[in-house]
Amino acid sequence: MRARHDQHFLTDRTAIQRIADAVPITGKRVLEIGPGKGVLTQALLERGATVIAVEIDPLLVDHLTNRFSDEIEGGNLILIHGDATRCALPDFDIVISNLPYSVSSPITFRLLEIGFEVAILMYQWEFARKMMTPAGNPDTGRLSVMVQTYAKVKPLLELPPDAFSPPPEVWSMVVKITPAAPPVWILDRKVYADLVRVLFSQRRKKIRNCLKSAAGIFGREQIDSLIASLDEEILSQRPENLTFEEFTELANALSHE
Ligand SMILES: C[S@@+](CC[C@H](N)C(=O)[O-])C[C@H]1O[C@@H](n2cnc3c(N)ncnc32)[C@H](O)[C@@H]1O
Repeated sequence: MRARHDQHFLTDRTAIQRIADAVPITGKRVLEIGPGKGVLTQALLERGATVIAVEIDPLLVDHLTNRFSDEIEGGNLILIHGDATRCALPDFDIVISNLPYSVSSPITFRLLEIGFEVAILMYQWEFARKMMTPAGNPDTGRLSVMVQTYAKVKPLLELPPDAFSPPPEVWSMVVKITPAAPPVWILDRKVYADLVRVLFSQRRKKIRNCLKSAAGIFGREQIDSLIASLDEEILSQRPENLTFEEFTELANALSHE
C-alpha cells in the first residue's frame, strides 16, 4: 500500500548530510517542501540557513512545531501548513527538499516559474532520469523540455529504498538544478510553455496535426500561417524529435512582438 502523502522518511545519516552540504546555505532562505519529521530541516538549520518549511500533514506540523519551537520563535524556521503545489510562499533563495513523489511534476513546474538560485531535490529515480533526457530523444517529454530550457540538471546521489522508513518501492535520485538562460531567446515564455504542453499532449502525432489541433489556443490564422511558413522536414516530425531551438522557433513565430 502506498504511504499517505508519500511519507517515506529519510534515515540514511550520510545522505542527509550530503544533501544539506550540496550547496553553501549559510545566511540563505531555504525552501523545504515536505519536511516530514524534520531530519533535513534540522541539518539545514544547523548550517545557518533560514528555513521555510511547507508541510501538508497537520500531525507532522504539530510534531515540527514542538520539535523546533525555539527556531520558530527565533525566526529561523518559518513553518507553513499547506499544500506546496498551491499555497502562498514567501521569498526564498534556494530549494532543498526530499519531495513527495506524487506531486513532483506540479512542484517542479511551479518552482521553475517562481525562480530560485539553485535547487537540490530528491525525486523518484525514473522521474529524475526522464527530467535529464535531452530533446530529440524518444524518452523526452514536456517535463524534460521545460526543465532543460530554463535550467541545467546534474545527478548528485542515488538512494536505495532502505535509505528510508518505511522503504518506498522505488529507488530515488537527488539532483542539482541550476537555472540557466534558454539556448535561444524566447519571446513569450507563456506561449512557449503552452506550445510545449500542446505538442506533448499528442506526442504520437506529427507536428502539422499537433499544430492544427492547437488553433483554439493560438488562433486559426496564426496556426495556418505558421504551417505555411514551415518546411515539410519539421511538419512531418513528432514532438520528441524536435530540438530546443525548433521548439523556440515555433513558439516565437506564434508570439506577438
Ligand atoms: C518523502 S517525505 C519526506 C519527508 C522528510 N523530508 C524526510 O526526508 O524524511 C514527503 C513529505 O512531504 C509531505 N507532503 C506530501 N504532499 C505534500 C504537499 N502537496 N505539500 C507539502 N507537503 C507535502 C508529506 O507529508 C511528507 O512529510
